[in-house]
Amino acid sequence: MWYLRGCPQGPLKDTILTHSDQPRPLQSRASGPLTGKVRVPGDKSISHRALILGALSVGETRISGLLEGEDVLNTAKSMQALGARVERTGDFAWKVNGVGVAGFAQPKVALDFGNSGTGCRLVMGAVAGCPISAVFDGDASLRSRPMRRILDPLEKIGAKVTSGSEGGRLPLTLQGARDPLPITYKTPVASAQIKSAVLLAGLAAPGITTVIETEASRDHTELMLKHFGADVTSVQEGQHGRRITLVGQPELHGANVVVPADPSSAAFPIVAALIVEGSDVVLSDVMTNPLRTGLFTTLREMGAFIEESEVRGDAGEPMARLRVRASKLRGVEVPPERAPSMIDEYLVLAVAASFAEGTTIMRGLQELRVKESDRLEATAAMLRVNGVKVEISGDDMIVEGRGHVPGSGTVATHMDHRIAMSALVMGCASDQPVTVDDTGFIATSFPDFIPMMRSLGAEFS
Ligand SMILES: O=C(O)C1=C[C@@H](OP(=O)(O)O)[C@@H](O)[C@H](O)C1
Ligand SMILES: C=C(OP(=O)(O)O)C(=O)O
Repeated sequence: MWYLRGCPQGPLKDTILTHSDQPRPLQSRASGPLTGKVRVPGDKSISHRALILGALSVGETRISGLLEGEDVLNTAKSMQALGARVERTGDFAWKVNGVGVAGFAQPKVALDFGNSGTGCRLVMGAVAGCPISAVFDGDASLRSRPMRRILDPLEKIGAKVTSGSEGGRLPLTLQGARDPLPITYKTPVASAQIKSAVLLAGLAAPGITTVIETEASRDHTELMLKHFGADVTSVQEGQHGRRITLVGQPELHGANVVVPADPSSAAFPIVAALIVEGSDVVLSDVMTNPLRTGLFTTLREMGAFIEESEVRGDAGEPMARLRVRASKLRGVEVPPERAPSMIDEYLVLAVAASFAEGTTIMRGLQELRVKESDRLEATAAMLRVNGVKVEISGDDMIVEGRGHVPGSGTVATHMDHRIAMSALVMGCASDQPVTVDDTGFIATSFPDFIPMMRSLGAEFS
């Protein structure tokens, strides 16, 4: 496993990531109230996209507030391997000098995305429109995740998988299209990664590339493409869906990107503040794009005090200051159509549901099975081992909240950062401490999670 050892300034070097195979267990125990003001790291989805679009642009892109987590650093390294110049200019400040649409060079090394589905799948899209071939690889978790969902539309555009493992899994070699075709593609599942891969490949195709989704997924790629100068339109399709069209072969121009704080990371201190008695926590600059805020909607329905102020926006992405106070929560039913707007947050929602009074039913969670781990099973196991009654019925998860959690369990993280952080949040308020077998993967998305939670008063040992 790779973990961060601090990012030096200057051109990106291989030494940024250091190898360690030692699991790092940690125990979390009930503390006094959590209080204070924090800014969680930059949004992971926007950070990946800023690097990729910067690399596909002509001229210079300046990014501030980039998430310096392993997933994003692997994307930065891949952009460098594909010919862009990527440089760290200060804390969370990065500069990219791009090669232009379809301008990627043949990489001399395999592109290793570590634990990151987003980095791998979006870069596959970007490579699919270039006449080069690249080897894509990742860690054991990423090697187990489905890639056919990305390769199918990319093959329609003209890319070829020239070698790969069974079922289109990593490692694989992707040969980009010499003459990429514009396609119309209906995504088989609500997935911003599939949509984004098609749009990034479509940049190189002459004519109009269209993506139709029956349930809207996060729209950061569309918003950022516009910010870099592409002609993208998005209209409603059916009750919950969207039809996105992109005019191919634009000249993208380097742009400035301010990365707001990641709502998926904010979810952890937010739930911790809600369940630890007497807590009062403020989070600044949290991105509040409505396609990402299903958790906040759900927690408010459960009775959570989450107050928004200082609402503002940058490049189409809204953000706000959130004040969260400890709240008495009650069980609710979460409808399946809300899933895309909170797909990474169900794990920590299940923790909140365990501390609520009454039953919480979360419906339509099939996509959780193909994340860093099988998150349906891993979440249920995390709750069970800590004395919470939970049931999986088809694609639904049903949690029996009893207002408190016994704790004392050891949680298996399965190479999944969000399992590790959710379990540590659970231990912040459980009757007995909760142990996590390996916290190392937290560095993929929230490298400072442990010190930041400690700064609010959480007790980890
Ligand atoms: O596009 C993105 O940045 C992401 C999309 C989601 O995945 P899917 O597209 O597979 O739903 C999400 O789970 C992931 O953490 C980030
Ligand atoms: C699913 C996630 O990321 P990715 O798909 O990029 O690995 C996540 O961060 O929860």
